[in-house]
Amino acid sequence: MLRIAVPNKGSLSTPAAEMLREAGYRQRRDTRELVLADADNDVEFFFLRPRDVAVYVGSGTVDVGITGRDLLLDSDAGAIEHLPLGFAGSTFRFAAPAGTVETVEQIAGKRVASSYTTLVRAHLAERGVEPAAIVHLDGAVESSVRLGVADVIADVVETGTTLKAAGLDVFGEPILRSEAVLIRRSGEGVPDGLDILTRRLQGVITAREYVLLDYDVPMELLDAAVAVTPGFESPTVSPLHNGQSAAVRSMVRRSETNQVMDALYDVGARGILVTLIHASRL
Ligand SMILES: Nc1ncnc2c1ncn2[C@@H]1O[C@H](COP(=O)(O)OP(=O)(O)OP(=O)(O)O)[C@@H](O)[C@H]1O
Ligand SMILES: O=P(O)(O)OC[C@H]1O[C@H](OP(=O)(O)OP(=O)(O)O)[C@H](O)[C@@H]1O
Ligand SMILES: [Mg+2]
Repeated sequence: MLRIAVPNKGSLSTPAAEMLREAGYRQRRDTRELVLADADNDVEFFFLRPRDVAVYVGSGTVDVGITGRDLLLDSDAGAIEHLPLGFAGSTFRFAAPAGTVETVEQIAGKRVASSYTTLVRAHLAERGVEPAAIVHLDGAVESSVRLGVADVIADVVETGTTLKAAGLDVFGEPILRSEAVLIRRSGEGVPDGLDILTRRLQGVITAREYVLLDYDVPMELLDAAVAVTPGFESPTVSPLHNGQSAAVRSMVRRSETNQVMDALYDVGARGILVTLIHASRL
């Protein structure tokens, strides 16, 4: 039975449970449940703090887990990224009051607050920058400058709303780009059952990222239309009964749907229809 660690709280917990449910797994009904066996799918879920997931996976007490790339890198656990999951995207960045600190080099001699101190220490050491102190805080890091325990922060930024409210501006390049990831123990063979979990999650990711596009196009314009929608391997082309046109079906990136439909229309395709994909195995 594959043992899977899943965040029990925080930003990752609801979207992780949704993805697993879409992938056909049972999920808990009560947020206080700590363990859930899904015998039909031969897996067992352990609901753990997101920061602890990498620790359990690294120690081998669970086989795989869902966490954030930033949390994995901050953990120093013996675990590696197996599959990026495409949700909970964020950047991890330095910020300071406008006009005070504008480059990473200027952090030298300053106090940096973060919940990800291992990551920050490694990042600054790589660049040869020596801060006065690295202050570990559990959360609400944005308040630390105003409250006088730090001069600079390093924190998760998604929309930037929290930083703005605290009067802080980002500076320097992002320390990293994070998202939810499936992790497994490093240096070990791949645990039994991970191939099925991976295919199922990949299936959900594809269903979320792509749509199916159907259209009709006169035979003489078929090559031009297919060039717009090359699909993964090659689109399906079926002759229409009138003998003069073809029906084409292809997968298209959801984010590009409207540009592709405009381009197809310009080429001469008509009857362009978009269908959401419910599930997939590629
Ligand atoms: N606003 C956000 N947008 C996207 N991802 C986020 C956001 N806030 C936190 N994360 C991600 O969530 C993970 C952090 O887990 P954590 O449990 O700290 O979430 P949280 O929402 O901060 O929960 P808590 O309420 O316990 O602080 C990291 O991978 C981080 O990148
Ligand atoms: O750029 P934004 O869209 O504003 O999102 C980023 C904020 O979200 C998270 O905070 P959270 O709500 O988890 O609080 P915390 O700092 O106590 O963890 C993160 O730590 C940032 O503070
Ligand atoms: Mg948080």
